[in-house]
Amino acid sequence: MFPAVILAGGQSRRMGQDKATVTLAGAPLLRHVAHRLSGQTSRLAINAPASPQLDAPFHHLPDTLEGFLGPLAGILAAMRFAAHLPDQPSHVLTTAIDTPFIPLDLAPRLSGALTGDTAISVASSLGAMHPVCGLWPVRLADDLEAFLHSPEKARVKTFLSRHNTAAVEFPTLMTTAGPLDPFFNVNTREDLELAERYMEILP
Ligand SMILES: Nc1nc2c(ncn2[C@@H]2O[C@H](COP(=O)(O)OP(=O)(O)OP(=O)(O)O)[C@@H](O)[C@H]2O)c(=O)[nH]1
Repeated sequence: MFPAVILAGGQSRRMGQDKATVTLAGAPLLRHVAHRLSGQTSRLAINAPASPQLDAPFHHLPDTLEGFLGPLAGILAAMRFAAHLPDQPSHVLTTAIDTPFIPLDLAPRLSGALTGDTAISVASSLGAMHPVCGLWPVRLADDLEAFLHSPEKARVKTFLSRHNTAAVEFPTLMTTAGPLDPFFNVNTREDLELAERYMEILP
């Protein structure tokens, strides 16, 4: 199993409130993501500017570069974190704090795609790639840091295009009211209301 880092380092402009403090069905968003990752990772950390105030503490990783440089800055912090772990994992899993329905087989299916020359494995659903949800080789940390200092720095897809990347398609979740995208994103208050309803129809 690989270590995992939940990315919560953005500005949450559309939500108007730090997503690390948003509650869904009575629990912090972070707890939903952590719950769905449990059993899939060797250890779990959260990437955010400040350590979230939660009842049980999470290992907290701030960005290693200054400023809001986008999700790749969090992915770099995740790679640097993994590089210092005693078991020296080859890859680190990242996922976003705002996807509370991520697949329960995310890590094994992403890792199954790491064959041959494939360096990075990212999730996809309904034909759309979710580039912040992926398995990243720890050895690419220096390359990613150099990329973050280049003019193209913010675009995850540009970084992916420079490396052999597999996109792993995940099926929709079956709910009592029909299919649900497992990568449904909670970006706005309206999304949060929808997510509350989805929580009720998940089997
Ligand atoms: N470390 C870090 N993570 C980021 C940054 N920007 C976005 N992310 C993370 O990337 C994922 C996708 O973020 P978005 O939804 O695009 O951005 P956001 O800042 O959360 O929200 P908006 O401000 O509404 O766009 C989330 O898990 C964010 O926490 C950043 O500058 N640094």
